[in-house]
Amino acid sequence: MADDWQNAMDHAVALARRAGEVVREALQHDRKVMTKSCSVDLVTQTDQKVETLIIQSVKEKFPTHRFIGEESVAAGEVCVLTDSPTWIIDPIDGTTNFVHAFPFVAVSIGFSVNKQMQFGVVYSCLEDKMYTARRGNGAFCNGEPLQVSQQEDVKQSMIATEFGSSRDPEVVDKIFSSLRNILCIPVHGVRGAGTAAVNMCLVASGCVEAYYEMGIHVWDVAAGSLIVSEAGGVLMDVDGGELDLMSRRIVAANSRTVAERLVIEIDAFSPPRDDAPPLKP
Ligand SMILES: O=P(O)(O)O[C@H]1[C@H](O)[C@@H](O)[C@H](O)[C@@H](O)[C@@H]1O
Ligand SMILES: [Mg+2]
Ligand SMILES: [Mg+2]
Repeated sequence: MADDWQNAMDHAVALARRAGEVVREALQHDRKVMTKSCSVDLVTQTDQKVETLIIQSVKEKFPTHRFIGEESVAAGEVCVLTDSPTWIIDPIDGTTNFVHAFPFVAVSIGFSVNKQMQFGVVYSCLEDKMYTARRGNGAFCNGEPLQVSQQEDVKQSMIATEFGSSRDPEVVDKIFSSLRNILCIPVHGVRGAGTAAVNMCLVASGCVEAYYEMGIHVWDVAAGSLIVSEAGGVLMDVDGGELDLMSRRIVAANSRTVAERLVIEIDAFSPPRDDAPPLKP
């Protein structure tokens, strides 16, 4: 079975590269912007085109595999992680960046078996950085091994986070109170690339000590979670418990020490789970 997963990973890398070409080409033209859950939750035809391209190609090669894809879920597909081999796809992570030509846009492809990530591929396509990780085999960027930062003093740390796409004032208050608490530890700085997947690759690369966010989805972080852990990092829930990929909350850090220190300062909230049954009309 191990070779099957390697074949699948090689295919994921090739597809991410092809998807990146589509994204770069689309940036040369006007981008028609549509919205999903609210006026700042953006989607474009390129998000949909890239997801279709990836899913169709995987279906031809691995007909028994299952999918969780951001735009398929938006179109009504269920979002349930089973034990079956499952491709977890964010065709464009950083759609708002893409719309504004802000230069961090990623294609994220994770692959899970028995609810455990087997490989993760994040292609930061405007930087031409291909991040990859296979369970037990380390994490790489363009073939070079990745290692998280060794800095365990949070006061000497840089932290990544995002504001997300909720504009519910209660949610925004929690995001700002967490940010305030963390800034005032004090940490060296707080940054955000505008894509969860790239933020996680920055943790894996040792450029920031940690990334946390509430409100993300499984497709934002599935691939990145393996890239972080294979680079020597740790993952946990924002309450310090075990990471649950469907919970829409994550802390990814270089060390347990930094992660646990951040958790004390995070004003946690629980968005509806990715696998929650749809609300009845
Ligand atoms: O661009 P997306 O695939 O929609 O992912 C975004 C997410 O929507 C947003 O809420 C997060 O703050 C970003 O970090 C994601 O990458
Ligand atoms: Mg995303
Ligand atoms: Mg997306």
